[in-house]
Amino acid sequence: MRTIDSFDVKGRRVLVRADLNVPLDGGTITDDGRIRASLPTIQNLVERGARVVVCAHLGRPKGKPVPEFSLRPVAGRLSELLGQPVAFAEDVVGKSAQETVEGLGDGQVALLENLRYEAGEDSKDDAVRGEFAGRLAALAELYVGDGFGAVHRRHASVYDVPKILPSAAGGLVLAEVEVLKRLTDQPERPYAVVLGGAKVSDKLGVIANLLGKVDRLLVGGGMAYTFLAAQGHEVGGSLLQADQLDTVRGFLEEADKRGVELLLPVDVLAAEGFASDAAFEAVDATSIPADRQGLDIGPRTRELFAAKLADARTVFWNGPMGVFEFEAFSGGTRAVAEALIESEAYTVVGGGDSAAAVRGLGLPEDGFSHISTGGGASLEYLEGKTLPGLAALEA
Ligand SMILES: Nc1ncnc2c1ncn2[C@@H]1O[C@H](COP(=O)(O)OP(=O)(O)O)[C@@H](O)[C@H]1O
Ligand SMILES: O=C(OP(=O)(O)O)[C@H](O)COP(=O)(O)O
Repeated sequence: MRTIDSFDVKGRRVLVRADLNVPLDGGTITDDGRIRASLPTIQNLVERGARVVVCAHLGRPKGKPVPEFSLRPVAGRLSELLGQPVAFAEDVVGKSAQETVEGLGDGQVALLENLRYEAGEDSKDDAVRGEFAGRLAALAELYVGDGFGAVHRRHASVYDVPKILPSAAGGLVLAEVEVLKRLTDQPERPYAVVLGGAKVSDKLGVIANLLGKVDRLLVGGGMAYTFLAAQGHEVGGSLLQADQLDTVRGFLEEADKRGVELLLPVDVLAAEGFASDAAFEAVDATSIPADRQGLDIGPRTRELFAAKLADARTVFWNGPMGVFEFEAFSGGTRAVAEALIESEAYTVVGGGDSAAAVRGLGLPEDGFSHISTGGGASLEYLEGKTLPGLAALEA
């Protein structure tokens, strides 16, 4: 992949696709890890006199402006971290964006509003996406792909714009790929992958291919309940992908055939509601009351998972084991994190919320071999898939 050093950027408008999808509580950024990870590329371009136009998504506003998903708070934090103003455009490719970009001097930085306010960004229709990509590309002369967490998305800003403008990979993307290569090129075994989180439909898709690569697959978090339901158990109001039960049964059979240890929770914290102060109790995973929902793995599962990670030589973990944002349901995530910190394996944790959880729980970041900014992106890379945002930079 071409690097940004191969561009003469002085005085030129450079569009940087970053992943600034940070967790927010109201308008407050609760973890700025992805903003910090994006700094080196932006700083490099600033120092070399580029006019830097940063674009990114936040959440999933589905093609229209939704105020709670505005990138404005991110512009403020980016400005603090860079130590210079960041001009914020109120729209993505409209009048405000055009004026903001035109107003940039050499070494100055702008951030466009949330790309996903525009339906063209993630449209499945190539023509619709292409039209939007053309308008985005028109704001700049060069493109830098540095949003590693979004490189698995065939979106306009990730996949189509680099076909229009001269393009390069940013330092974050290059560094992330370097680490993940170590996991795909002959990982030391036993190789374990831990999956959790809430993006169940997205991440169930990676399991079929991972079963051919790993020795152990530990499933917790919101992912686990579709498996438990597939085995015929009641999961109450827990997160469930009801249309995937047959697929998941197929995974269970496939794991068995291949000799992959697929581990599910044996107990869960079953809560009366989705709230930080909801009453809860630890119950067997096979007997979740119909009026309860599983918000964390239980104590016996924590021990089981820790034991299965203790002698692994390579571990990739994506997705919290529970709703770690609520203290009462953060214990499972903490237990897995601590097991990885104690282990001597090559350990990679990936994903916006997983990385935020590690930091938010006060755990040492240097206890892991690598903390990746991408969850879904890393998983799809580990599957061996061609990622649209990387392929576009290679072309
Ligand atoms: N049992 C559960 N029920 C509902 N949500 C859950 C559960 N376990 C984890 N989560 C949620 O999953 C979210 C993170 O999922 P995801 O976005 O897939 O992870 P990442 O950003 O690390 O890739 C967190 O907000 C967490 O609260
Ligand atoms: O948060 C992200 O992915 P992750 O939760 O898998 O780490 C990325 O910003 C991609 O977001 P998306 O899953 O809404 O496309």
